Amino acid sequence: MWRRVASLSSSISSSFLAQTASRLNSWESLTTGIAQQAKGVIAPKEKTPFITFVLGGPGSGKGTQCIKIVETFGFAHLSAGDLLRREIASKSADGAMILNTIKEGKIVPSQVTVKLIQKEMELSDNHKFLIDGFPRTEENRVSFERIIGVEPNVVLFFDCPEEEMVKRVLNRNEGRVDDNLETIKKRLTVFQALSLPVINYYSEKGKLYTIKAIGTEDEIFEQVRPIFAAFEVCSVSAMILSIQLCCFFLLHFESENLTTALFLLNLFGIFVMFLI
Ligand SMILES: Nc1ncnc2c1ncn2[C@@H]1O[C@H](COP(=O)(O)OP(=O)(O)O)[C@@H](O)[C@H]1O
Ligand SMILES: Nc1ccn([C@@H]2O[C@H](COP(=O)(O)OP(=O)(O)O)[C@@H](O)[C@H]2O)c(=O)n1
Ligand SMILES: [Mg+2]
Repeated sequence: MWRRVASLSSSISSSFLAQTASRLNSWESLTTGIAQQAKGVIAPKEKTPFITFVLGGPGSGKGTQCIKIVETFGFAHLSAGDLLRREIASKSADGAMILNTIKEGKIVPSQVTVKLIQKEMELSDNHKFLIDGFPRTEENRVSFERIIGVEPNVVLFFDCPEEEMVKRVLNRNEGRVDDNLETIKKRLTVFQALSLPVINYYSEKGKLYTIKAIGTEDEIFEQVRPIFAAFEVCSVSAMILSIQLCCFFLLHFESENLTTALFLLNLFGIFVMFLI
């Protein structure tokens, strides 16, 4: 169901109303998710998904920051690299091909990765997703939009100097087949050639939040926190405003003209959302 809701909203995204509706959806889906999580209620699939893509070079700290975002804002963390490594471990039909691709620092065919992400999204009770290490190419991006039918609400880019990324990857110590100097050099070339255009694409769309990924993990998270906090504040303010207006209209029209009152309220709500 959320797929239908999302594709409907993306098909009208060029209009003023669609932009406003998309903001409404983003805020609404972010806040209700937080409220429901606090109550321990499972979010129904009908909710519009709130999607964050987490991009950056190898070793820029994507996975590390995702853990902090999950702890603070209650997202489901889907790491494309982890899903691919799980395929290798499960010895699935694509396992050998994925292993060779990762060893070479190349990009696995988009259809394979998107299907794995899609499966995880469908299995999840959450509707707020952090998709880590994806999309890494234009082909990844287009494939996600075609198969999943949604665009991201937020795109984070962890911007880190190459020297620092190399140092971190070589110290990662997770036994990964690609954490060696030879593969990392290839991965950095792939990042420059194929991933930077995706980052530029989202920058032009006004969805990109660039984080300076140097400093301690906590210092970096202090740049990330306000991004999601702002979405929360917007939605909470809008909710309070709506309740206040509702009371005002109900009193003013003494419930006789409830339909008109609610119509006016909705119009005003949309106007306020656009201003915010
Ligand atoms: N701010 C930081 N300073 C130093 N080391 C870090 C920092 N953030 C992450 N690391 C370490 O760098 C390595 C790569 O981080 P990771 O989150 O796996 O990056 P990515 O997912 O972008 O490849 C890990 O060993 C991690 O513990
Ligand atoms: N969208 C993606 C993500 C990862 N991958 C593969 O998986 C490898 C490891 O990805 P990762 O996200 O775990 O790597 P880090 O940036 O976390 O070091 C990449 O170098 C690619 O070979 C891919 O092909 N397509
Ligand atoms: Mg990672």
